[in-house]
Amino acid sequence: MEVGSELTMVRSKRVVLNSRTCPADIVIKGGKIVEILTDGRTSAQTPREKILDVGDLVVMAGIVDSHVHVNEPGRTDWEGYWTATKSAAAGGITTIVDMPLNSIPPTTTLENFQMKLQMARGQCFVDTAFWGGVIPGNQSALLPMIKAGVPGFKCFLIHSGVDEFPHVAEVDLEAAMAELQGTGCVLLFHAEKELERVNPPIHSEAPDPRDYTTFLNSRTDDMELGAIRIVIKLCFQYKVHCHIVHLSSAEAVPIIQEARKAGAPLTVETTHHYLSLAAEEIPTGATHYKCCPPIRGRCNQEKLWSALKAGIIDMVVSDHSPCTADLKRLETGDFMTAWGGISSLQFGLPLFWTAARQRGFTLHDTMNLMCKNTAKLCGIEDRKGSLAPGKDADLVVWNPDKEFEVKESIIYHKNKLTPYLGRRLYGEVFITIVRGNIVYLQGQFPTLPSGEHILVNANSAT
Ligand SMILES: NC(=O)NC(NC(N)=O)C(=O)[O-]
Ligand SMILES: [Zn+2]
Ligand SMILES: [Zn+2]
Repeated sequence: MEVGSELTMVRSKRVVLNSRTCPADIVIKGGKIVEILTDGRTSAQTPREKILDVGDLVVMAGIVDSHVHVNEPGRTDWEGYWTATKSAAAGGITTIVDMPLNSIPPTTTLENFQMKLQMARGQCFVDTAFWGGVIPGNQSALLPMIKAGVPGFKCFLIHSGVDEFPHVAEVDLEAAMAELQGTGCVLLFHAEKELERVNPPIHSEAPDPRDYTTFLNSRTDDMELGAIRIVIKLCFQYKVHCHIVHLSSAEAVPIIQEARKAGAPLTVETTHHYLSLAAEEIPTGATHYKCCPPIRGRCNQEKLWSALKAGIIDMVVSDHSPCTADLKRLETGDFMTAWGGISSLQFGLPLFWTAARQRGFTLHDTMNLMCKNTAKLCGIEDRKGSLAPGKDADLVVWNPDKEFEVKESIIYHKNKLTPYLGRRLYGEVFITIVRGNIVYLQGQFPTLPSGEHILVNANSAT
């Protein structure tokens, strides 16, 4: 079977289905799954030359990473579609959803969105969808962007890190949420807010900016809690689906749980960084670990895992937020002025699995947390996120028991500076298939990017 042509069947002894993991033949036609044959049933009419038999490698729905900052146009040297989607393909990620910021211009108007689409077309190795952005005063741009195909919007309750994407106050959110009512769209929140410090800590001398705790103490749990209380209030008030991105503080879990029990249309994600890294292990000056909200302590991390296990946290994403190496200020190690954002898109699946497998999570849980629930968040669950007839033939073929080392030579995203360099992870990805085509095969990229990977709304790809 020559690589790069559309497959007609993928066979494995370990296919992760909705209810079990078992031997199965996944029959593919026109980029869609047409049937999944289990219990020894076989399909006679499948042309033999395009059958991919992967033995006992695991076949799972392709990962849907709904939190990826591709900074093109405008900051393509931070990350662009070519390198971001190439690293996604190498990581078993078959769909990314691009955040509306750090590109210039940000995705805050219809024309800016259309410019983004133009830049992305022909550069994407995997399917790519796009979030719009809510900033002060752009409420009239929201419905036109929904019509043009964004599944929802992102906003910040604190400075976003880039001036061209200002954060919102409650009055701006009231205007935006009034526009979103009844659209079925989701509003994503970077939920941290500046708090009036009643008695600011008086330091005999300024704390050392190279010391990670200096940064950690500047982004406290109550900054997340304060922001999340606002999200919950507005969520009940407007009955718009609200989604808390990259939850770091486990102190917020009880109020999130209580709001959901009371019927708030509220979902929440955490990221691989908060599940795999802990404040205690971050060396002085190691600013490549800086992200906002910050990576907190081990005890907090264990509480996030418990919330994940309990289904209070719905999904796990990368929040891939790279920049050029100089902005990480490694030469000074100053956490307070370094860029906040971690580069890690390609390694989400092994990062999660390496820690999850020790905590009793199954392959099935992994599919729910990294594929199914993220697909649902961005309104593409009818096409992606699990294996079933009628869905896109988006598959990742991987070995959960194979350990490998994160080496610079295998990193495809622009900024190779990641806290995970040198780390040994379980869960090597071997093959990634998007709509029946092999886009990654053990270090090779057999099919070049194409325009049809642009997903501008749930039921079409241009
Ligand atoms: N402008 C950003 O990329 N910000 C991101 N930065 C992080 N997470 O440190 C984010 O998701 O807030
Ligand atoms: Zn954020
Ligand atoms: Zn982000």
